[in-house]
Amino acid sequence: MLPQGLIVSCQALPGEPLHSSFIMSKMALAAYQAGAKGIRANTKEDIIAIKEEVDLPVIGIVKRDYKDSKVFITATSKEIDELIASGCDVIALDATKQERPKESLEELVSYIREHAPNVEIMADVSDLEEAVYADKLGFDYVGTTLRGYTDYTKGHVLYENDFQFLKDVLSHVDAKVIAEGNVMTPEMFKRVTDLGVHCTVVGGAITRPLEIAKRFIKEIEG
Ligand SMILES: CC(=O)N[C@H](C=O)[C@@H](O)[C@H](O)[C@H](O)COP(=O)(O)O
Repeated sequence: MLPQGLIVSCQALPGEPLHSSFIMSKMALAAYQAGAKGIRANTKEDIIAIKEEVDLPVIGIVKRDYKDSKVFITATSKEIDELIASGCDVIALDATKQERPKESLEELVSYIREHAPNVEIMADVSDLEEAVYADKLGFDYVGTTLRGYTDYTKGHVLYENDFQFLKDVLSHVDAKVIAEGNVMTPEMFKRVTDLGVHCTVVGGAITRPLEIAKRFIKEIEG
Protein backbone atom coordinates (compact mmCIF):
# COMPACT_ATOMS: atom_id res chain seq x y z
CA MET A 1 0.00 0.00 0.00
CA LEU A 2 1.19 3.53 -0.74
CA PRO A 3 2.35 5.41 2.34
CA GLN A 4 0.47 8.53 3.37
CA GLY A 5 1.97 11.90 2.54
CA LEU A 6 3.45 13.60 -0.50
CA ILE A 7 3.95 11.81 -3.81
CA VAL A 8 5.96 13.81 -6.33
CA SER A 9 5.13 13.43 -9.99
CA CYS A 10 8.35 13.46 -12.04
CA GLN A 11 7.30 13.75 -15.66
CA ALA A 12 8.62 15.54 -18.72
CA LEU A 13 7.14 14.72 -22.12
CA PRO A 14 9.05 14.87 -25.41
CA GLY A 15 9.29 18.58 -26.22
CA GLU A 16 9.56 19.65 -22.58
CA PRO A 17 12.99 20.99 -21.57
CA LEU A 18 13.66 18.30 -18.95
CA HIS A 19 12.63 15.34 -21.10
CA SER A 20 15.14 12.67 -19.98
CA SER A 21 14.98 9.56 -17.81
CA PHE A 22 18.22 10.63 -16.12
CA ILE A 23 16.82 14.04 -15.18
CA MET A 24 13.59 12.45 -13.92
CA SER A 25 15.64 10.10 -11.73
CA LYS A 26 17.41 13.12 -10.20
CA MET A 27 14.06 14.88 -9.68
CA ALA A 28 12.98 11.75 -7.81
CA LEU A 29 16.17 11.85 -5.73
CA ALA A 30 15.43 15.46 -4.75
CA ALA A 31 11.87 14.46 -3.82
CA TYR A 32 13.21 11.56 -1.75
CA GLN A 33 15.71 13.76 0.06
CA ALA A 34 12.92 16.21 0.83
CA GLY A 35 10.86 13.46 2.46
CA ALA A 36 8.41 12.51 -0.29
CA LYS A 37 6.78 9.13 0.23
CA GLY A 38 6.44 8.11 -3.41
CA ILE A 39 6.86 9.07 -7.06
CA ARG A 40 4.49 9.17 -10.01
CA ALA A 41 6.22 8.68 -13.35
CA ASN A 42 5.53 8.23 -17.05
CA THR A 43 7.08 5.49 -19.25
CA LYS A 44 8.85 2.25 -18.49
CA GLU A 45 12.26 3.88 -19.13
CA ASP A 46 11.71 6.69 -16.62
CA ILE A 47 10.35 4.29 -14.00
CA ILE A 48 13.36 1.97 -14.32
CA ALA A 49 15.77 4.93 -13.99
CA ILE A 50 13.86 6.25 -10.96
CA LYS A 51 13.78 2.82 -9.28
CA GLU A 52 17.57 2.61 -9.66
CA GLU A 53 17.97 5.99 -7.97
CA VAL A 54 15.48 5.88 -5.09
CA ASP A 55 13.83 3.25 -2.94
CA LEU A 56 10.31 4.65 -3.07
CA PRO A 57 7.03 3.22 -4.36
CA VAL A 58 6.21 4.38 -7.88
CA ILE A 59 2.82 5.03 -9.43
CA GLY A 60 3.42 4.26 -13.10
CA ILE A 61 1.62 5.54 -16.16
CA VAL A 62 2.26 5.49 -19.89
CA LYS A 63 0.93 8.50 -21.74
CA ARG A 64 0.23 7.69 -25.38
CA ASP A 65 -2.15 9.33 -27.83
CA TYR A 66 -4.53 7.21 -29.88
CA LYS A 67 -6.50 8.61 -32.74
CA ASP A 68 -10.27 8.58 -32.25
CA SER A 69 -9.91 8.57 -28.45
CA LYS A 70 -9.19 11.26 -25.89
CA VAL A 71 -7.94 8.69 -23.39
CA PHE A 72 -4.15 9.06 -23.12
CA ILE A 73 -3.13 7.80 -19.65
CA THR A 74 -2.48 4.03 -19.80
CA ALA A 75 -5.12 3.54 -22.46
CA THR A 76 -4.70 -0.14 -23.44
CA SER A 77 -3.14 -3.45 -22.37
CA LYS A 78 -0.03 -2.54 -24.38
CA GLU A 79 0.77 0.27 -21.92
CA ILE A 80 -0.11 -2.02 -19.00
CA ASP A 81 2.40 -4.61 -20.23
CA GLU A 82 5.08 -1.90 -20.32
CA LEU A 83 4.23 -0.86 -16.77
CA ILE A 84 4.29 -4.41 -15.46
CA ALA A 85 7.77 -4.77 -17.01
CA SER A 86 8.86 -1.49 -15.36
CA GLY A 87 8.44 -2.87 -11.84
CA CYS A 88 6.16 -0.05 -10.69
CA ASP A 89 4.11 -0.59 -7.53
CA VAL A 90 0.85 0.97 -8.67
CA ILE A 91 -0.54 1.24 -12.19
CA ALA A 92 -2.66 4.33 -12.80
CA LEU A 93 -5.05 4.50 -15.70
CA ASP A 94 -7.70 6.77 -17.13
CA ALA A 95 -10.98 5.66 -15.57
CA THR A 96 -13.18 8.25 -17.24
CA LYS A 97 -16.28 7.45 -19.26
CA GLN A 98 -14.64 8.73 -22.45
CA GLU A 99 -14.49 6.32 -25.36
CA ARG A 100 -11.44 4.07 -25.12
CA PRO A 101 -9.22 3.01 -28.01
CA LYS A 102 -9.32 -0.74 -27.37
CA GLU A 103 -10.21 -2.69 -24.22
CA SER A 104 -12.94 -1.56 -21.81
CA LEU A 105 -12.06 -0.29 -18.34
CA GLU A 106 -13.46 -3.49 -16.80
CA GLU A 107 -11.24 -5.62 -19.07
CA LEU A 108 -8.15 -3.60 -18.16
CA VAL A 109 -8.76 -3.98 -14.42
CA SER A 110 -9.16 -7.76 -14.84
CA TYR A 111 -6.04 -7.83 -17.01
CA ILE A 112 -3.92 -6.17 -14.31
CA ARG A 113 -5.34 -8.36 -11.53
CA GLU A 114 -4.59 -11.46 -13.57
CA HIS A 115 -1.13 -10.54 -14.89
CA ALA A 116 0.20 -8.54 -11.93
CA PRO A 117 -1.67 -9.55 -8.77
CA ASN A 118 0.83 -7.72 -6.54
CA VAL A 119 0.45 -4.41 -8.32
CA GLU A 120 -2.18 -1.99 -7.05
CA ILE A 121 -4.43 0.03 -9.33
CA MET A 122 -5.27 3.73 -9.32
CA ALA A 123 -8.20 5.30 -11.17
CA ASP A 124 -7.62 8.74 -12.70
CA VAL A 125 -11.09 10.30 -12.74
CA SER A 126 -12.66 13.65 -13.62
CA ASP A 127 -16.11 13.55 -11.98
CA LEU A 128 -18.01 11.92 -9.15
CA GLU A 129 -19.81 9.34 -11.28
CA GLU A 130 -16.44 8.03 -12.49
CA ALA A 131 -15.08 7.95 -8.95
CA VAL A 132 -18.04 5.91 -7.71
CA TYR A 133 -17.81 3.54 -10.68
CA ALA A 134 -14.07 3.00 -10.20
CA ASP A 135 -14.73 2.21 -6.55
CA LYS A 136 -17.33 -0.35 -7.61
CA LEU A 137 -14.80 -1.95 -9.98
CA GLY A 138 -12.44 -2.48 -7.05
CA PHE A 139 -9.71 0.06 -7.76
CA ASP A 140 -7.34 0.41 -4.79
CA TYR A 141 -7.06 4.18 -5.20
CA VAL A 142 -9.25 6.84 -6.76
CA GLY A 143 -7.40 10.00 -7.83
CA THR A 144 -8.75 13.35 -8.95
CA THR A 145 -6.10 13.57 -11.68
CA LEU A 146 -8.36 14.33 -14.63
CA ARG A 147 -10.61 16.97 -13.00
CA GLY A 148 -10.78 19.76 -15.59
CA TYR A 149 -9.17 17.66 -18.32
CA THR A 150 -12.28 16.04 -19.84
CA ASP A 151 -14.66 17.98 -22.10
CA TYR A 152 -17.41 17.73 -19.52
CA THR A 153 -15.24 19.06 -16.64
CA LYS A 154 -13.39 21.75 -18.60
CA GLY A 155 -13.13 24.99 -16.62
CA HIS A 156 -13.14 23.19 -13.27
CA VAL A 157 -10.09 22.98 -11.04
CA LEU A 158 -9.56 20.78 -8.04
CA TYR A 159 -9.28 23.63 -5.54
CA GLU A 160 -12.52 25.43 -6.46
CA ASN A 161 -15.07 25.88 -3.63
CA ASP A 162 -12.52 24.73 -1.08
CA PHE A 163 -11.97 21.37 -2.84
CA GLN A 164 -15.69 20.52 -2.99
CA PHE A 165 -15.18 17.84 -5.66
CA LEU A 166 -12.56 16.14 -3.51
CA LYS A 167 -14.89 16.26 -0.50
CA ASP A 168 -17.63 14.64 -2.60
CA VAL A 169 -15.28 11.86 -3.69
CA LEU A 170 -14.13 11.28 -0.12
CA SER A 171 -17.69 10.89 1.09
CA HIS A 172 -18.77 8.52 -1.70
CA VAL A 173 -15.98 5.96 -2.14
CA ASP A 174 -14.41 3.25 0.00
CA ALA A 175 -11.16 3.17 -1.99
CA LYS A 176 -8.29 5.29 -0.76
CA VAL A 177 -8.54 8.77 -2.23
CA ILE A 178 -5.57 10.53 -3.81
CA ALA A 179 -5.63 14.29 -4.40
CA GLU A 180 -3.93 15.01 -7.71
CA GLY A 181 -4.01 17.88 -10.18
CA ASN A 182 -3.37 21.55 -9.52
CA VAL A 183 -2.23 21.18 -5.95
CA MET A 184 -0.03 24.23 -6.33
CA THR A 185 1.11 25.25 -2.85
CA PRO A 186 2.14 23.74 0.50
CA GLU A 187 -1.05 25.27 1.97
CA MET A 188 -3.21 23.37 -0.55
CA PHE A 189 -1.32 20.18 0.28
CA LYS A 190 -2.03 20.74 3.97
CA ARG A 191 -5.72 21.41 3.26
CA VAL A 192 -6.31 18.24 1.23
CA THR A 193 -4.39 16.22 3.81
CA ASP A 194 -6.63 17.63 6.56
CA LEU A 195 -9.69 16.74 4.47
CA GLY A 196 -8.66 13.10 4.74
CA VAL A 197 -6.98 12.03 1.51
CA HIS A 198 -4.67 9.03 1.72
CA CYS A 199 -1.90 10.83 -0.15
CA THR A 200 -1.39 13.72 -2.55
CA VAL A 201 0.39 13.84 -5.90
CA VAL A 202 2.07 17.13 -6.74
CA GLY A 203 3.70 17.56 -10.14
CA GLY A 204 4.11 20.87 -11.92
CA ALA A 205 4.52 22.96 -8.77
CA ILE A 206 7.67 20.98 -7.93
CA THR A 207 9.08 19.40 -11.08
CA ARG A 208 8.18 21.66 -14.01
CA PRO A 209 10.56 24.67 -13.82
CA LEU A 210 9.28 26.08 -17.11
CA GLU A 211 5.77 26.42 -15.63
CA ILE A 212 7.12 27.74 -12.34
CA ALA A 213 9.27 30.41 -14.00
CA LYS A 214 6.36 31.44 -16.24
CA ARG A 215 4.19 32.04 -13.18
CA PHE A 216 6.79 34.42 -11.75
CA ILE A 217 7.14 36.35 -15.00
CA LYS A 218 3.37 36.55 -15.54
CA GLU A 219 3.07 38.28 -12.20
CA ILE A 220 4.91 41.35 -13.50
CA GLU A 221 4.31 41.15 -17.24
CA GLY A 222 0.71 39.92 -17.14
C1 LIG B 1 -3.88 15.77 -16.91
C2 LIG B 1 -2.54 15.09 -16.94
O1 LIG B 1 -2.02 14.81 -18.00
N1 LIG B 1 -1.95 14.80 -15.76
C3 LIG B 1 -0.70 14.12 -15.67
C4 LIG B 1 -0.88 12.84 -15.00
O2 LIG B 1 -0.04 12.09 -14.67
C5 LIG B 1 0.47 14.96 -15.24
O3 LIG B 1 0.83 15.73 -16.37
C6 LIG B 1 0.32 15.90 -14.03
O4 LIG B 1 1.53 16.61 -13.89
C7 LIG B 1 0.01 15.18 -12.73
O5 LIG B 1 -1.31 14.70 -12.76
C8 LIG B 1 0.16 16.06 -11.48
O6 LIG B 1 -0.64 17.21 -11.59
P1 LIG B 1 -0.02 18.66 -11.41
O7 LIG B 1 1.16 18.76 -12.35
O8 LIG B 1 -1.13 19.62 -11.77
O9 LIG B 1 0.40 18.78 -9.97
